[in-house]
Amino acid sequence: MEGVTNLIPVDGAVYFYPALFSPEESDQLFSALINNIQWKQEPVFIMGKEIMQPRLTAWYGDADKAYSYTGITMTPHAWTPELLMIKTRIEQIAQHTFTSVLLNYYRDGKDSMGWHRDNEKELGNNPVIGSVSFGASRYFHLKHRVDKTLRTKIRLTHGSFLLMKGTTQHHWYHSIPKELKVTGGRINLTFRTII
Ligand SMILES: O=C(O)CCC(=O)C(=O)O
Ligand SMILES: [Fe+2]
Repeated sequence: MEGVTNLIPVDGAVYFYPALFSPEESDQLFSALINNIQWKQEPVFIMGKEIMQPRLTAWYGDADKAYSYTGITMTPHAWTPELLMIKTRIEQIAQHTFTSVLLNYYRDGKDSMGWHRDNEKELGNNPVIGSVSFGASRYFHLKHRVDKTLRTKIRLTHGSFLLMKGTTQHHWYHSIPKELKVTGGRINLTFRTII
């Protein structure tokens, strides 16, 4: 990512690469992922109440890297050829090896993801998170945990790559808010390394 600007002013590093995949490749990958990924709508427990997540998700990755999430241990599905191709491409840019990917499918602008940090302890202290997007563009918001004046947003476009590293997950929250004007679907893949 030499020569690419850090999108956050302090406490971490976020780099954006707008066209890691060509429009043609991105169209193909979007369709392949819609059809071949084992999408599910999972429940989460919020204040003792079961609610469905406002998007579909799936976990893929190395078989020996299970992931626990809100008390449930999830075994990943095995890598598919498309996922391995995407992983190889981003590993060259990030100069980092990933073990796992969380896929999110936002069916339209009513689907979303709330403020959070990717700070699960199996990701280690300063995780490298590689995020690839296909389909409808959506805003990715970042806000500093302490300094409320520090906020930014970036439009994650078809075929783009966002890389978060360093101390970002200690100090910055991120989210995908609803955008009711968006009618198309979007797929995001966040590649991670489970230690
Ligand atoms: O959809 C996105 O761009 C963000 C996904 C995300 O933050 C996550 O999976 O942890
Ligand atoms: Fe995240």
